[in-house]
Amino acid sequence: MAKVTKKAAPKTKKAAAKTLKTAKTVKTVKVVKATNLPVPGNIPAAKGRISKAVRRAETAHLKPLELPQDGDAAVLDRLWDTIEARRLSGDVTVSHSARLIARGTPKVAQKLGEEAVELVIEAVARNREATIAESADVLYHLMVLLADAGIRPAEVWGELRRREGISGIVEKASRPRPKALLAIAQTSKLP
Ligand SMILES: N=c1c2ncn([C@@H]3O[C@H](COP(=O)(O)OP(=O)(O)OP(=O)(O)O)[C@@H](O)[C@H]3O)c2ncn1[C@@H]1O[C@H](COP(=O)(O)O)[C@@H](O)[C@H]1O
Repeated sequence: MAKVTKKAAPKTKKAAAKTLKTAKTVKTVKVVKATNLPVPGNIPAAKGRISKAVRRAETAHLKPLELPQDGDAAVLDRLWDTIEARRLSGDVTVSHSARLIARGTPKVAQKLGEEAVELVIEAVARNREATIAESADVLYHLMVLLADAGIRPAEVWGELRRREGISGIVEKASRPRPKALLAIAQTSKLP
């Protein structure tokens, strides 16, 4: 990796040209470094230069649409509180949440499934804005499902906190593997 050091201003034309050449090299190194995002240890980093098209796509992909004011997930807690209040009011004339819950748990679950499929479609199509909008739909319908199930978001956050720091691969490997069942199903994979 090239080392960048600060130098005094060049005194001659030749020295200035040399400095310019060095600056160009430094610029190239910086660009490569900026795109060389950290990857987990077991995944080899991409070799060689990353093309402009890839860099442009990556920049567009990482650019936030609009960051929320409070910048955290407290909005989900507030959303659940509102939905729960609507559920308790049962006023299906003014509340979409109350109307949806009144249609029963299978309908509530079905709506979440539909929104999830729409999210998947947009994500696969790499439609960034639509992926954000569909994510919001999924989260809203997840909160409706939780309210309908009598589950507070804090219980889900607690489960996420419990899992913090536990690698998914390690957790999966630690699960009991009923060998006979796997042999009958002719698979080595558990759902
Ligand atoms: N975030 C949302 C939200 N996202 C989506 N939706 C509504 O979800 C509905 C989805 O429309 P669809 O046609 O997919 O579903 P549908 O009307 O049930 O149609 P079918 O199942 O009959 O096909 C639309 O009416 C959307 O407006 C939402 N409705 C409410 N909220 C939030 O929930 C709060 C409470 O809303 P109400 O319960 O309506 O007071 C609001 O203040 C918002 O913060």
